[in-house]
Amino acid sequence: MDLGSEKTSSFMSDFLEKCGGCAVLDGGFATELERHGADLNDPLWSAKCLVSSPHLVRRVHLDYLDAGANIIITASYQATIQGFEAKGFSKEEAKALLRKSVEIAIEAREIYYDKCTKGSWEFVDTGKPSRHPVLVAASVGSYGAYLADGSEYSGNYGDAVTLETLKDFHRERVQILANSGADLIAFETTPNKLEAKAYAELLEEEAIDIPAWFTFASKDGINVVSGDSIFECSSIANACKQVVAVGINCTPPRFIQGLISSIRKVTSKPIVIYPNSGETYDGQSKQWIVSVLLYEYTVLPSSGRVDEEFAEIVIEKWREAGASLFGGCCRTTPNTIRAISKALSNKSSAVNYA
Ligand SMILES: C[S+](C)CC[C@H](N)C(=O)O
Ligand SMILES: N[C@@H](CCS)C(=O)O
Ligand SMILES: [Zn+2]
Repeated sequence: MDLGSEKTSSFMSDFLEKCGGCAVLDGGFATELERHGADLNDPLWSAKCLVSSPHLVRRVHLDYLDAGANIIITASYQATIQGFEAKGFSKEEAKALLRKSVEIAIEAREIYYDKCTKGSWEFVDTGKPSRHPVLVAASVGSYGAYLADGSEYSGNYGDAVTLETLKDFHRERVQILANSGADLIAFETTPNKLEAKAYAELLEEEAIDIPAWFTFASKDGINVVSGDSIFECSSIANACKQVVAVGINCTPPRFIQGLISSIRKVTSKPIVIYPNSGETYDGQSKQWIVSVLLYEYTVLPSSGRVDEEFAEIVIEKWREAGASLFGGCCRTTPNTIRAISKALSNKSSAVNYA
């Protein structure tokens, strides 16, 4: 497929139109595998399940599709050739595992479509704007994710890690995922502008012909986690012709509104938002910690804040601020996604019948 710049620029707007204006992403993937009993205390984190429990990977994709997701993100966040080789896999096996992450997501989409066709799903015959279309986004986690110590939340790689180091690190993985059948590449939890630049240059140098989005993580609502400016990071994404959406993921919900406003200042591309639950990750113990002070801002079921209430409040604000793709990251669940999907449906029927 030759992805001319015109086609790239309309890819996401065409998709959003098919979805009725806004799209629903899935929620936390690795943390959902954990909720189902997977032990991710491993340098491969969620990618371990591509080897040990592919059926669970498919099950979590299906749960998010059932919850209303229009975009599912593959289990390749921490799947790298280097990481698999370190575990004793051959290079060919490592590449096959990367492809497998996309194959499982595509398989889940087929099962879901099949179920929709056979079942009595309301949206099949209503003639209303359908939320039916589903894209498979191939996840690319940062170099910091591969380090497996939570470095994607610091973005401090040290002076020895240069632009070339990062491009070389990601090059083959990106090529494989781009040719795997995925609809787009999700460069996620990007911690600094060096890595954003590496992604942009790689997409260009390798003439990657599927679209991509860049999402950044922040821990103060002002800058990305490394301290680099969100304006500079979003500008790098904005200038890259393959990038069809720019946004934020794995960041506490309380920071999202301000970050959307900042991103909107430097791009007119669609803004994609998928916050985590508001808890903080401890990379050493691989545990999530909730600060008592921030308790009321989380979406944890134990906070007493139901997902529906959260979704109704935030989706309205985040839409007003300019975002159009919404989902969840670590420790959000299919219930969060169901609530987001419902909140968006309520909004679009309110507009349709106004
Ligand atoms: C987004 S973080 C929770 C991913 C896990 C991290 N790279 C680790 O391996 O500990
Ligand atoms: N897509 C990844 C992002 C981790 S920050 C996941 O949900 O596990
Ligand atoms: Zn996350």
